[in-house]
Amino acid sequence: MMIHTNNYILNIKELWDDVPEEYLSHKERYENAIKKAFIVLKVLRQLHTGNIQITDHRTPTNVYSIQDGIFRNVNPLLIHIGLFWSTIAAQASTEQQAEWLQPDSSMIGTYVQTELGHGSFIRGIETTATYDSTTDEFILHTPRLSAYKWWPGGLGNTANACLVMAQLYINGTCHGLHIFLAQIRDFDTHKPLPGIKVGEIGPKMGFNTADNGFLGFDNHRIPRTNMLMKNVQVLRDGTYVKPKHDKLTYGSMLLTRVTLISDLAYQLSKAATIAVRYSAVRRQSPIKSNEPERQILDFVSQQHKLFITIASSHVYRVVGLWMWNSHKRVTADIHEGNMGQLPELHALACCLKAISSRDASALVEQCRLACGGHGYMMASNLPQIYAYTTAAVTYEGEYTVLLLQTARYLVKFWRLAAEHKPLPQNFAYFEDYIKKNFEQWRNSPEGIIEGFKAIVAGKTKAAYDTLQCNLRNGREFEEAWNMASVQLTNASEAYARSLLCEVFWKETVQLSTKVSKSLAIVLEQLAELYLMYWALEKHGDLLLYSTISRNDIEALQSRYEELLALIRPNAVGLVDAFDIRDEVLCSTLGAYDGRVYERMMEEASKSPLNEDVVNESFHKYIRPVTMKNKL
Ligand SMILES: CCCCCCCC/C=C\CCC/C=C/C(=O)SCCNC(=O)CCNC(=O)[C@H](O)C(C)(C)COP(=O)(O)OP(=O)(O)OC[C@H]1O[C@@H](n2cnc3c(N)ncnc32)[C@H](O)[C@@H]1OP(=O)(O)O
Ligand SMILES: Cc1cc2nc3c(=O)[nH]c(=O)nc-3n(C[C@H](O)[C@H](O)[C@H](O)COP(=O)(O)OP(=O)(O)OC[C@H]3O[C@@H](n4cnc5c(N)ncnc54)[C@H](O)[C@@H]3O)c2cc1C
Repeated sequence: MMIHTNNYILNIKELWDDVPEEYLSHKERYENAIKKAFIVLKVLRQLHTGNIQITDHRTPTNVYSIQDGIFRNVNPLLIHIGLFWSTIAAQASTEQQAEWLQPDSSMIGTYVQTELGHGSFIRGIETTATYDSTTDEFILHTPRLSAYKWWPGGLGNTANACLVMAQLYINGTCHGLHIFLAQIRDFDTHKPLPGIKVGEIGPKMGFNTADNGFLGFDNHRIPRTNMLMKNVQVLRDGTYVKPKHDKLTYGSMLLTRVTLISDLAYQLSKAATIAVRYSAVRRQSPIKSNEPERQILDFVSQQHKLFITIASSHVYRVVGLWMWNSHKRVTADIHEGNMGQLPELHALACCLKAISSRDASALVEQCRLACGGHGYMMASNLPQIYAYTTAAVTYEGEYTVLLLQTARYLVKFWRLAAEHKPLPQNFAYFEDYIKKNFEQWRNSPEGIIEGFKAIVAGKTKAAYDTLQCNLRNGREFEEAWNMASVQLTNASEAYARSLLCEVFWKETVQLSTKVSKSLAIVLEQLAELYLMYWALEKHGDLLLYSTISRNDIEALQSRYEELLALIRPNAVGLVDAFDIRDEVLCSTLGAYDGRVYERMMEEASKSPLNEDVVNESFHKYIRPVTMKNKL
């Protein structure tokens, strides 16, 4: 059947709420979301099997992104779709994939790694998988409370299977973390299997439609063949066949970190659309006292808050795609047995995931603030976008922890530079910095990119020197590292920013040659604005590490303000170009027709507190007091 998927989904009545979900209880929210999740899953399966086909060229992203409107929060099957299947596809052997990746599979799965006691430091995970060669099984066990799995999305009530990360033991030897497929609930009754203790962890700041859960195993047995065996194997006699690289097991985290960059770009474009459209509708204060009130988008300080959000959304879209392509390339190499590019990909994914999530949540909050009091309404959808976005700073590798991973990579190259050993081309600037080959400052995008590289070099040097000093003072390496960790994370952050600026600028210049002249001008303005914004934010660092002068900074400021004025006439067009439907934006402030106040009043009328003219609490609590006082 040929269908237009967007319209098809939009016309499925059960997917769209009459009562806004904020008014539902914790339990009702889940039940409402899971009903919708299985309708969406059915559509995805029909798409997969070809029973329905796409007539809309943008649909693959739309099926995913339209979910934001359907759930307003998050699809409880997100981890099933996004992590469970993709991990099997990436880490299971061909035979396992043939068995498990059936489109009509009964398995609803999740990715179970984090424990009550350990999230970031996964080597500390305590769940064990002990091989029993007499029965050809692994015994999954939770030795103590801190080893209980905690957090996985969909685990609380929905999943009947999971991929669990556990320490592998064979004949008393620990071989570290491995991934196992475990059934946890009966496929028919959905009751937890014997030896499984599973439940939901309770309300959170966001993600309240995803039933995040806990899980404990009491000597739960699974077949040996349920260990994911593409890269590593345990043979029938208990022989352990090592992987080609001991971090291949962490591949799902790497892939999700890469994917997240694009997802965050999308969240940013939603927030920008709401705040810019609202700012075009909202009038507050005249600029000159004898004039009518102006659109708040005309205030330059408002443009400063919002245009960087538009630009950042483009940055993360471009860089997300760039990383996606790198991931594809490196995965193909790994397939051929070449692990050489994996450390670089990991280092890039870590710092870019960290900075994209931090930027996105800060900018979404900035958009909310830019909408004044109305941005604080749930009906603006900005609080929900914030709650969703800020979670990404923590999950899939916590911010600081990931920056410290990238710092290991930077320090390695600084050590090479300090020892005058050959460096790869992309770190040649470390050598220039050491030799004081400083370029004369140029107030241009290219100049700013060079300036950011000088900051990376300067901050890596400072962190490295502190590390060396701590070592000379007799500290052990790990302790010396911890003492230098503030400087190390600063170096990583600078590295991420320099990559963002360089990739975005180069890709924009290239893209500009392929589009109309008028579009190219706007795209370059946005890219330049992004670079100028961050040069001004980091002008202190530029003064410390590059050859910029006070006059240069003043010139940058003028150019930045000029760019705000140049972008202003296109601001609404730029967010319209994100092409996000009203049903997905779910915002009284950001709808395409600009009927902000009418929509706010319509939404308010849905409040259960407006159902009765006089609420019964008046008779119970208020009247007895107020009437008594009257007497
Ligand atoms: C349709 C798809 C839609 C998807 C859309 C996405 C939206 C998703 C929305 C919501 C989903 C929420 C789901 C959340 C899920 C989770 O949170 S799952 C749990 C995630 N947990 C983590 O990320 C834990 C973070 N910790 C770690 O990753 C590790 O502990 C560590 C910090 C990396 C350290 O590991 P370890 O202690 O084992 O490492 P060390 O011994 O210190 O060695 C470090 C060296 O290993 C190299 N390394 C580390 N990781 C990797 C890797 N992944 N690949 C390659 N190399 C790696 C590292 O570079 C060090 O190398 P060096 O020694 O040479 O320096
Ligand atoms: C919404 C949401 C969904 C999630 N979904 C899943 C899921 O589906 N599956 C799953 O397995 N997990 C999931 N998680 C768990 C998530 O992966 C962890 O919360 C995350 O990895 C951080 O670990 P933690 O909570 O133990 O934080 P901690 O590691 O305890 O961090 C606390 C603080 O300690 C600091 N810290 C920790 N280690 C270091 C260090 N070495 N150096 C410096 N500072 C350090 C951190 O910077 C942070 O400030 C989810 C979490 C959230 C919030």
